[in-house]
Amino acid sequence: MSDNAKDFTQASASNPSTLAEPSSVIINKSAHEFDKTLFDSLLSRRFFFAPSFEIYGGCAGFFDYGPPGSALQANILEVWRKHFIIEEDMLELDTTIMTLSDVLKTSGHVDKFTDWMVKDVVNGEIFRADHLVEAVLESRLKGDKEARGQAAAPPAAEDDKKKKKKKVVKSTAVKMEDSVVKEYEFMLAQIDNYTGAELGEIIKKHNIVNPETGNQLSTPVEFNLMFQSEIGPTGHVKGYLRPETAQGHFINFQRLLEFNNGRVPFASAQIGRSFRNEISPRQGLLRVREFTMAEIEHYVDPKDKSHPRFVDTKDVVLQLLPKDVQERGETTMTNMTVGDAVGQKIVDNETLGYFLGRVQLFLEKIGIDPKKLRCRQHMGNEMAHYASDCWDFEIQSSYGWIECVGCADRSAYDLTVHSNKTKQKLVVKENLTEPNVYQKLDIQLEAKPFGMKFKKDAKSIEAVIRGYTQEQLAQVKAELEEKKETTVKLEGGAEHVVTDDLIKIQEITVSEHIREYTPNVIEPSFGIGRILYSLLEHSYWARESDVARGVLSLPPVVAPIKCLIVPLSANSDFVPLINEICKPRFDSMSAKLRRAGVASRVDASGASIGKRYARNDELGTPYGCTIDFASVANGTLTLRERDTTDQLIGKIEDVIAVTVALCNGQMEWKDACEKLEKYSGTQEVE
Ligand SMILES: Nc1ncnc2c1ncn2[C@@H]1O[C@H](COP(=O)(O)OP(=O)(O)OP(=O)(O)O)[C@@H](O)[C@H]1O
Repeated sequence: MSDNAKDFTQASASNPSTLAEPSSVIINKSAHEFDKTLFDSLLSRRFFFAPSFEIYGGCAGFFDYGPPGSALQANILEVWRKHFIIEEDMLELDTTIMTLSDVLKTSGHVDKFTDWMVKDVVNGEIFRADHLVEAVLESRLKGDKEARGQAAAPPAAEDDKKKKKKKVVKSTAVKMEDSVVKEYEFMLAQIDNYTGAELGEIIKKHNIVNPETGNQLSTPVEFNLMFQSEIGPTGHVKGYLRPETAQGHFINFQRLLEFNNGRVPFASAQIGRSFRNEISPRQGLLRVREFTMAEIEHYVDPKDKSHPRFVDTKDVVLQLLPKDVQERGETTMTNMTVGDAVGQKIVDNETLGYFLGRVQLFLEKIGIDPKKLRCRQHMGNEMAHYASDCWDFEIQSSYGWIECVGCADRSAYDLTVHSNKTKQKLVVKENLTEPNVYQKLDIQLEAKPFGMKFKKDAKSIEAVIRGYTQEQLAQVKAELEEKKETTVKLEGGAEHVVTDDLIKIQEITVSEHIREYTPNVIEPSFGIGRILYSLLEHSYWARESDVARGVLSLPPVVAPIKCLIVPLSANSDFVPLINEICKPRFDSMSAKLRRAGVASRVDASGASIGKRYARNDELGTPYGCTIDFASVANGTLTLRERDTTDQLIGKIEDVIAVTVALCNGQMEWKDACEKLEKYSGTQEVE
């Protein structure tokens, strides 16, 4: 337990009156600076989450969620399901985590899902290349600022997304040339944009070494982030733990399309675990090796990326950081509506814009502070191998700006590669009202002599020829006219000469009544752990009276427990009423709350009432119902609001009704004040 945590426990145990507060206090959530040590201590003490395998010494990059963390995650996911799957009528999936290697080879992950790593050439210590370069450049800039007598920006206010991945490197006050400072700032603004070779050049040019040992570093090499496994006992079938849920959607596309009666646009959605063998996991839940993702794949006609519900999000305001701004080495953000961003072509199309708006609304709904939320466009090299435009929702926390939701236009990449590999059609068929008439080059093979000439290779050669694009066919036609033959290359490298008596390429007129096309895919991809952690930071503050009295102002919709039921004390007068209200009977108050979907918890422990409230403030419980002497005498309950500590009083049934309405978002506290009487006692002091 940290010293701060000890202070907290001792203070509250020895002096409950330190927890007393008059009701109707004016809350000042920024009375204290964010204290990361106290915050971490709260999360650990209340078991929001903890390192996995802790009693075995732990293993970096794995975390277990405790009761409040699990409930918070489940509630975030419930809001996510309602906001996206239910409201937008998406098709939900639950596909396997273990994925056949062929699938991930085809998608490009086996070859390209990599990060660059460098090694200390003496002791073998491994670093993620971009993170290390970033950390060293930042520390040198900080040293330069110190040498110039300019204070470095305080961590939480740092307007620099780069801080997120920083390995802490100590700075030394050394003044640099102005031109070098400019160059460093430029490199930092586009650190995500560098290839491995470019990172290697920066390391050499700027003499970047292992900050701890001063040893030289190797040239960057690629490290694949997937966990490999074998399926079955023979070891012949290879598999990987999926690094994203997306491929499970794509390989089921044809079934999904049929389920949707062959109509596009539509979306599939999936919540599930993903695995990435990160080079250096760090920063708690932000970079882990196993995490929950929630992904949407929205299939759309590439010729028409309008969205029927665009009007619903066009007025949503986003804080944008477009790529051209970053490529100039700047981080200035612009507030703009979705409608304007799409209208000015800053965001590529309506469907992508629509989802940016929906994601913003979702994050605000669960309690993310919109001032600490921005939408950053990917730069050229930074973009995933499949994406044609990509925006990240980044949330600011004490670690800087962290990507929490990626929104990519994956074009037709995935469906095309899976279709090419499996020879299964992953296409939409659209009946045309007017036939589409056009000219195209057509292949005619003389089947019998062709088969006799090429024997066992005939099928493979034909497959290559039939796979040619129109441009390739035009070339083959010209070759046949000029040389009377063409050479066909098979996948393994073997070459075969096909003469013009076996193949003819002719222009024909086609009249199509059905249009076949591969849809494009717009993908919002959510990392639930990163969102959950950022939300906890945004919700945390300490009471003005005592920095150690932490509160999590989680909105009721996601709070792990919505309502605390507490008897004022262990006084025996309360026992019959407690039994009536709290016993697990069908008609008890707690059962009624639970049936109304309000997770409640009874705390009849011997701790003082102030201490029990404080404990639940730390858990983010928004409301408390107290059984006191008035309850015994008049059948009333007092209702406490977590942030203000304001209390209202009313008949038990009325208080239950108000609590349910508050927790289900049908009522706000100001409306509750009109339904119930103001309570003016000082119940928090026993
Ligand atoms: N190692 C991780 N730990 C926790 N969440 C992660 C991790 N990697 C990705 N995510 C989450 O999954 C989402 C979608 O994954 P995506 O592939 O777009 O991330 P990424 O661009 O690889 O992230 P980063 O650049 O931070 O490694 C991210 O927005 C993030 O919220």
